[in-house]
Amino acid sequence: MATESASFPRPIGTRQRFSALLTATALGVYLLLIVGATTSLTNATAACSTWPTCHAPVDPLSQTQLVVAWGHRIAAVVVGLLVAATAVTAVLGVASRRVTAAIVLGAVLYVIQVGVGAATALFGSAAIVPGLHLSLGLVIFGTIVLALAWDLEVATGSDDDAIEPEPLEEGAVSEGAAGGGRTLPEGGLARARLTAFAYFKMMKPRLMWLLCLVAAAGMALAAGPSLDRYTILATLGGGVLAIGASGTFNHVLERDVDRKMSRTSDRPLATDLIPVRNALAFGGLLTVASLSVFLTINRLAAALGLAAIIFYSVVYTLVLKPNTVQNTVIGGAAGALPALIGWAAVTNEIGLPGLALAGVIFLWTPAHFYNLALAYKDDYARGGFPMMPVVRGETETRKQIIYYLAATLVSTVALAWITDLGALYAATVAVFGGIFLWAAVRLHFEQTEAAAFRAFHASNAFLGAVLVAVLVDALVLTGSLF
Ligand code: HEM
Ligand SMILES: CC(C)=CCC/C(C)=C/CC/C(C)=C/COP(=O)(O)OP(=O)(O)O
Repeated sequence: MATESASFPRPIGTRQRFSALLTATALGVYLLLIVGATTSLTNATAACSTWPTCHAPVDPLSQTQLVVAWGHRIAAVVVGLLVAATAVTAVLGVASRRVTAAIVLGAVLYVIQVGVGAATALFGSAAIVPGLHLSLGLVIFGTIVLALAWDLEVATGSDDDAIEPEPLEEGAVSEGAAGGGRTLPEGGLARARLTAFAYFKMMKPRLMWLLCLVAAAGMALAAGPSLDRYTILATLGGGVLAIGASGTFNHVLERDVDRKMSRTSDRPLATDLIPVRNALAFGGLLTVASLSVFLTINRLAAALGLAAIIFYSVVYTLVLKPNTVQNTVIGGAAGALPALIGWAAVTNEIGLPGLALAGVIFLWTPAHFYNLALAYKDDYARGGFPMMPVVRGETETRKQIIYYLAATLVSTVALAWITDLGALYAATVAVFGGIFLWAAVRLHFEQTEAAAFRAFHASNAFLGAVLVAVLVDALVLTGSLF
């Protein structure tokens, strides 16, 4: 894959400074989108109907709306200056041609956006095309993020970092892999403890907290403060059992290839600690238990639970993962299903807010996993998996992380728009989105395993914090501005 790096040399200090300016501009536009959405959701424009300035309304209840509206206008001025500074710097020759073109387009649209904003304030949003201001804001964010991704590619990329995945050979075990059997300790208690821990590990417990938060957020959006304790317990219980079942099937189906990868070579089935038959029985038992629990809530939740188990164990593990570079993107649907399960557990239907939450998880998944795929690139190549950094190279993978991260940020704005989330949610996505973007940009310049893990942890912290904000907003703060 060709980059423009050869034809566009730039001293390293200038590169980093321009990329930093562009990152700040992208973050600023994102922040403005969030503040803008909050302004609209809180009907703050009503308290501030002159332009460019407005004054304190007589009604003291409108004071907070005034603060929000003023916050939006001040942020618009500051971000406008950032966009202008980025455009001027790019035009002066610091950036490549397509990066400059994207930024200039963003700057021109920004000027138009100021006009649309003024019209909205003076004549009310009904007087212009509904949603125009928000849509234009999203397009501006898109142009700046594209410019950022392309600029980082030019500044930090190289052309030849893809490798051939090793062909899958039945029974081949790599050096250092622990396959070939592990002996259990003699003592009865020690043996039982090791076996129990091995079964526990097959359930992939490290993923559970975040997937449970996803389902909990789905329930909270559907029910608000009236969410009852049984629905919470049964949904999370059924969810944990479903994740355990699919994790177990995943261990069974990947046991041969797990032996070839150093990250997975000590898994209970790769080391023959647990016989395949027992693991299958355990997975089957967990599936039945999970569906039985879901059925006590409603049939739709149970059907979605079964779909998640089948999708992750069969469609992702058997079909997508070994065969297509888009395995992570399409496979993200499995992780997004708990959002719909949570929503369906409360409403017995599939609704738009549940779908919007699922959309956030779906878009977040590549930005989450591609960091690990970078860190374990050689391992995945040894396993014969066509993961993004193996097949398309590290430069392309880092660029795609920025694309999916930006799409995730946009989806969090859409979720707020659809579900009426408040200022706490807005502040959380802005802060943790900023940290996530900063980690992804640093990954471009550092290109180390530590930088990849930093971005991976930032992705988990981002989703965790956003989901907690959704929970607090929907369960505790409903109806209040915050
Ligand atoms: C195609 C989709 C996904 C892939 C390929 C993927 C891959 C991975 C891998 C390989 C690990 C390391 C596991 C380990 O070493 O034990 C991991 C960790 C993790 N994943 Fe994902 N993941 C995906 C989707 C998700 C989703 C949807 C969630 C939750 C919403 C999630 C949450 C987590 C968490 C919480 C960890 C553990 C982090 C830690 O140990 O600090 N993942 N993921
Ligand atoms: C409710 C329910 C059943 C949800 C299941 C969805 C689920 C477990 C989604 C997470 C997907 C995931 C963690 C894949 C791990 O990758 P991998 O399997 O490629 O990782 P590995 O290389 O560690 O095996």
